[in-house]
Amino acid sequence: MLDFLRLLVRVTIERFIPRCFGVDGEENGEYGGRRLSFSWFSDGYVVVAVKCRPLTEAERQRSRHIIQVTDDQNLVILDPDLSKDYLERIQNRSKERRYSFDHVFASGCTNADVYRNISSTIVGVIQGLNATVFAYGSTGSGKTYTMVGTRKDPGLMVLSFHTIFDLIKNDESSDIFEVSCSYLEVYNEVIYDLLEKSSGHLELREDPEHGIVVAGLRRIKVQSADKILELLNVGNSRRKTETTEANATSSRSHAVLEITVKRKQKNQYKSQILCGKLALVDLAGSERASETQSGGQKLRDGANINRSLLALANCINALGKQQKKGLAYVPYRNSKLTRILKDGLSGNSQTVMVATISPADDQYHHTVNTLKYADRAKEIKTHVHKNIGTVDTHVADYQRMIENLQVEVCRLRKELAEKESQLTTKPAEKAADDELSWLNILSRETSENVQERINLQKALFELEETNIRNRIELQHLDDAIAKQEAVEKDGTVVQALRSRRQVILDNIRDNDEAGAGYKKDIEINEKHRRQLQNMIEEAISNNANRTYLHILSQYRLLGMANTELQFEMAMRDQVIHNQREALRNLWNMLLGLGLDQKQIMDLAARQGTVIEDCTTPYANSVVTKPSPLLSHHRFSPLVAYPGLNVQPHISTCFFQHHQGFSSMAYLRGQHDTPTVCRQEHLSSYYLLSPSYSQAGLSGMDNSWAGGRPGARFHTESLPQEACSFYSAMRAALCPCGKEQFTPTSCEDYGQQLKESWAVSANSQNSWEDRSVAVNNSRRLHEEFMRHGGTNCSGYQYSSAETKGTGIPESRRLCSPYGTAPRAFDLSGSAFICGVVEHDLNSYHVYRQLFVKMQEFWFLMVCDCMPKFLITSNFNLLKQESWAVSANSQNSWEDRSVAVNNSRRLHEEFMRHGGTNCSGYQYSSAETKGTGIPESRRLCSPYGTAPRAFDLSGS
Ligand SMILES: Nc1ncnc2c1ncn2[C@@H]1O[C@H](COP(=O)(O)OP(=O)(O)OP(=O)(O)O)[C@@H](O)[C@H]1O
Repeated sequence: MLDFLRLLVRVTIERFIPRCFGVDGEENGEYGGRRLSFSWFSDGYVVVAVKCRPLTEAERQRSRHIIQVTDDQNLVILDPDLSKDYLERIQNRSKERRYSFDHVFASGCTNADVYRNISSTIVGVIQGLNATVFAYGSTGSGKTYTMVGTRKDPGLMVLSFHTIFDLIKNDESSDIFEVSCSYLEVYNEVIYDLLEKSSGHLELREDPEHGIVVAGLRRIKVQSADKILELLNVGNSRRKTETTEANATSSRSHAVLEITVKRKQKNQYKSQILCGKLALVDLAGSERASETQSGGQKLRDGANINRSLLALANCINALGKQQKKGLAYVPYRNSKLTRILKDGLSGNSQTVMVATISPADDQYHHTVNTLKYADRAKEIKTHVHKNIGTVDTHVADYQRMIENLQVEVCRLRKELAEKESQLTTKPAEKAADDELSWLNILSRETSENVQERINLQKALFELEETNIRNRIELQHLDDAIAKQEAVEKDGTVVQALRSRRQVILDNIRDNDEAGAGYKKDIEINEKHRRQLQNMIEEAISNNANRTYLHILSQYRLLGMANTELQFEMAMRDQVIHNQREALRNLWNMLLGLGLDQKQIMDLAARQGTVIEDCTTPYANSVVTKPSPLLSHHRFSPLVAYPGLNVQPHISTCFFQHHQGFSSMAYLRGQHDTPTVCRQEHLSSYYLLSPSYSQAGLSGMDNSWAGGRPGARFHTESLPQEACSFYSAMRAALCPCGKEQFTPTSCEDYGQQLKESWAVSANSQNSWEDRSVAVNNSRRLHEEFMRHGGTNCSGYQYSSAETKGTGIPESRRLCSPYGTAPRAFDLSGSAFICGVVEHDLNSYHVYRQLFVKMQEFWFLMVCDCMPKFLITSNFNLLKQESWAVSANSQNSWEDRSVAVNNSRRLHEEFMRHGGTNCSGYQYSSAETKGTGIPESRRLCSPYGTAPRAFDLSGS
């Protein structure tokens, strides 16, 4: 029995002392080395309050109020679309959402109402506790109003420091208080001191004593609330604000007012200092560039604001996930804001998040976004400690250690006495009971230990996987940079690629660091497990009921082992799933290269390699879902883009790939909450894939030049096919339907596409209808080819004669090429049209994703990159259609006789909506007055009044 008690003392000391004194416990990592100690612990959740502002005067004219606060903890956001009928509503197609929070405040509530409910958090500051209050919401939702307020309705900042000074004034102890305050802003990822007239850039430092500090930040001692108010006003006048479409005085920076309260108190050993900190944060609003209608500097601000907010959102996500699923990497380092807020988000702080929302129906998406994050923030746990410093903290620590040990020794002595008395009364039974309960303690400990290790391994696994993908992207980026450097003049894309590369490098470094930390934790965990196992064995060997206890302990240990095995199985499943994905992508790649399944199998057989049937991975990919235990939505790094050059059944794979990518992003946004920023690079990886570049496209060019045009690049069916795939995919991806995005730019592209197609069609007509050779036809042909347009596939002269070329009549273009006129296959431009159409569809998907991802402020990735993609291919189209135009023009301009069906030509031309008619001139000389530059003049013989067409439309 005494052995048992000795063990108990040992376990208690090992477990208890580190927790109290930061010797080797979980607090050590966070606060190790700091001369602060904690004698008061409390684990709590972030308190989330939602505040709805009233409709503004302007909104009242145009918007509907769609927020219903049902009680002080619940609200409903109504579907902004009034046109939905009853059936749609009951079929759950309504966008109405319900949410619950710690506190909900309707439009009629004042800042004082909000403050009344959260003031308990502030009270702790004078007792040495940290507190953070931050307002989070979209632009114009009322963050500044809530934090700063007005004279009539003072905000939370003002109310808080009044409380602090009132509490100090009414304190009855003999303690001495010292209050100081600092006020900073983070603008464009740079920190400025708002209490300095012309503050330079300030840097963040990891201080071993105080954690993250802003070096050089001014901290002013204050004696009254009025003084802080004065400083607040001065600081606010220096804060960067702008007039945007969304808000007349929009804050462009994140502002952090920090009030520190030091309380010197005396106790029997030493002079003790409690140090409480209150951080009051007014964030800048998240916004869409399109909404603020801002450009230049404002746009850059927006991007940086969004970057910080994205980082904040990612931290909230990761922290929420940490609560639900165990450990997860929290990317605090991704922005200055999150590093500053680190303690407030998950560390030593009682935290209140005030989510501000607008009630206007046109703000529905922003409101749902804000509420979604607020909802996630409810899951975040904080660990609050009293911050106690002393004049000589080392001595104080030891004193406190002795005090606590004395208390502990007393308690154990008491327990020992109790146990001894129990032993004397019922020796045999009691011993067995005690041993049993001791074993229970140990097995519970072991179980916790196993769970901890599973979490650590899981986190490590996630990090390693992410870094594999990061490294692959890095490689792709390096390739892309090298390629782009060779062709780009102004270097903007290279610059963008380089900064992306830096982000990836940072991510890799962060992940490696975090991974090393996890590995260390795993070692510690393993050591602890061995200790526990020894204790169990010792306990068993010391007991008379040895066999029974042995079996019992074995049974429990086997239970643990089982859990571990299950986890390992899940890991393996995951790896197998990933490999199958990779295999499937390899198949796609091979098939995309033009080899068919049989050829590949034969090739493999000749090499003596057995490879899995390409149909198997598809089938398996359905079966081998990622394990629910590791419910990540994984994405294999091996991606092929067979593009348009695929057999119909292969395109399934192709689109599956897109779906894989998209659904991942979508699912992540909707259901799962992994660390989003860790994987955001996938989209740029997609865009930068070499097989999707211009070179990739010319590769495809070759394949259709090789005798099978039409079959693969049917002008209309291909885009339609692509469209139908995509629309099906879109439908699957976005339950909210089409109305969620406004693809103005897509429509523009669509219009241009049609236009250039019109030119092609007309060129073709004109050439086809011609019956005389034109002198400069050689130049025409050379020009045509130089523009990389199309292939020549025959030497036929008239439409009838080109029949044998295999080019469908609708796409045949006969040019009078010296004595041997050729038929040009215009499907080249059709092909490019197809590519653009296809890219338009990609763009639609990206827009969809953009809407989804904007919930995560993926502005940079989703707004810029798809445009880059479209633009590059669109340039190709422009070039091609321009080539056609240039040629058309030459041929027409050089003509000297009217062609019979010129009326049809013009009508066709106009029917295709192509271009404007701007004159009634016949020859090139006569069109001079039309204002159309000669290089773009096209004179068509239109009856007796020929016209000049401006081809610049295309
Ligand atoms: N509770 C409220 N009562 C009355 N008016 C309010 C309230 N909340 C906000 N407003 C008004 O709404 C407008 C926008 O508020 P505010 O500037 O606080 O938004 P914000 O979220 O800080 O915006 P940004 O992110 O652009 O800085 C202001 O005109 C403000 O006066």
